[in-house]
Amino acid sequence: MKLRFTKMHGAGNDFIVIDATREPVELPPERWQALADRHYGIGADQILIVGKPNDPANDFSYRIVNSDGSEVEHCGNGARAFMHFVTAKGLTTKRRVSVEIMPGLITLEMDAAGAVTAGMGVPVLDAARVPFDAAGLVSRREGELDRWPLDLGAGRTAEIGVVSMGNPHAVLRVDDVDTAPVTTDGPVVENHPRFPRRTNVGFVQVVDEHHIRLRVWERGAGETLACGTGACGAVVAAILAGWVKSPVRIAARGGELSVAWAGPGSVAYLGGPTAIVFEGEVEI
Ligand SMILES: N[C@H](CCC[C@H](N)C(=O)O)C(=O)O
Repeated sequence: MKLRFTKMHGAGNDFIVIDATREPVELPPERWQALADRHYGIGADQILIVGKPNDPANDFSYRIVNSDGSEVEHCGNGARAFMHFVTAKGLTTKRRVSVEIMPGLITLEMDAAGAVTAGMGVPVLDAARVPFDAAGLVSRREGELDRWPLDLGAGRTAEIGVVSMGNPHAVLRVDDVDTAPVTTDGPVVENHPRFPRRTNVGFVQVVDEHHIRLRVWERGAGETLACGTGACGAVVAAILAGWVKSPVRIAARGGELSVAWAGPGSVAYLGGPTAIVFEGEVEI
């Protein structure tokens, strides 16, 4: 059976996008993993599945599969690419759509110039709901941010903030993202037993009060060139800690994102570029 797909990216975070609005597309994790493989498959960080909403009051549903085949709750760059996709494919003529994701509902808005802003939901700050197991730990409070000591083994400890955007994020502050231990400490934190659902790991360098540099080791995908929910998690933690003020520009390796957040209880808004790279079809 042939499966049509569209290859896209948002600031270098790349996706296989599938239109499942006419008929559902169900594959086992290992098949998704094979499609995302950069040598034996199409290659992507995530696969985005565009579907009909469960509640007719909403416009679409949205499923996300990481390149390791794990289905996850949210993908911010993917949400922005989603809006570009449904508009370009004529699946909607609306400029603002509501989209069902695993944890709830997000809103996507495209302006007259085609730029997409994603209303990413209200960040969850309660460690237990990230989920992060803080049993036996004493946090150091910085501003309104709890910074937790995380044992990395070999006598090393990292200090992390934890935020959920529907998906879990650990946030570490570093002096220089270019020399940060992303590929060594990233997988250790991703798979740490105190994160029962694993976690994404953001390494933040503060440039000034409206500008950070960010590298993200993503759960189920490794380091990506940009991470939308990671940008939200990093900015939320940095605002709570008093390091930055909203809005914040995020310099990722693959491009520039923006996040605006008015503080606890409010929705975080993510902006940034999206592109369609090519169309194709693949035997599944
Ligand atoms: N790796 C993430 C999903 C993709 C997030 C990222 N690509 C984004 O733009 O938010 C997770 O397992 O939660």
